[in-house]
Amino acid sequence: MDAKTPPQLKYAPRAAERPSAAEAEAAVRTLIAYAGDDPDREGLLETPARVAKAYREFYSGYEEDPAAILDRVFDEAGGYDDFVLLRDIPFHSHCEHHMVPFIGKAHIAYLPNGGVVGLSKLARLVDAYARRLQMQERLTQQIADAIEIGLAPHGVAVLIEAEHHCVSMRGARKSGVSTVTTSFKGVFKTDPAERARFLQLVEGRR
Ligand SMILES: Nc1nc2c(ncn2[C@@H]2O[C@H](COP(=O)(O)OP(=O)(O)OP(=O)(O)O)[C@@H](O)[C@H]2O)c(=O)[nH]1
Ligand SMILES: [Zn+2]
Repeated sequence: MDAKTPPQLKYAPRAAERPSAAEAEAAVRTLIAYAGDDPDREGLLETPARVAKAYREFYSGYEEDPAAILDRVFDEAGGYDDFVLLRDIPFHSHCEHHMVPFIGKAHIAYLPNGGVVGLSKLARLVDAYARRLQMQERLTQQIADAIEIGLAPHGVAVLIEAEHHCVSMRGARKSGVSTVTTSFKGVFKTDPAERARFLQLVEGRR
């Protein structure tokens, strides 16, 4: 990656080359045995192939180009001059430390600078970054950066709340802990009233 590479792509490394499905399945067999079960028993015979296939779905974000998701901007928004907020965008990700799910919701607002983007594209953007090995902080930052670069809006606000299964199922074993991360850019960073209005709209309905 050189200095000209857009920041959102710097945040999106891909493996130079992937192992084959057969190699991935062999690795899953090893993990089944490591868990203490017999990969040759009938109920588990097809599991390595299923897991390898599921991996392509869990980690499909590596196939996505966030810049391409936001490249269609609608210029005709009828003079709309307030922020656009998508609340409660559900996502499933995997923590890069344990490869265990963290599951939650993203709330995204941006103040358009002329053009607006199709609403579904913001939800797709969340998945493009969530369906990778992630940290919640980085996921939050990447979404905000991609919107800032892709739409050049007057401001961006991203709030993510999630439960990390590596904290609930193992390790500390604390269920129901919600981790909240935020990224504010432009007016949401400089204007406390705009930030407060965003937070009120996100929080006020719980
Ligand atoms: N900051 C941050 N930490 C995370 C995230 N997902 C998982 N973690 C934490 O990453 C840390 C990894 O800590 P280590 O001490 O290297 O690993 P560990 O021995 O498995 O840690 P424990 O989970 O405390 O048992 C743990 O504290 C996890 O809770 C995330 O998205 N952001
Ligand atoms: Zn973890």
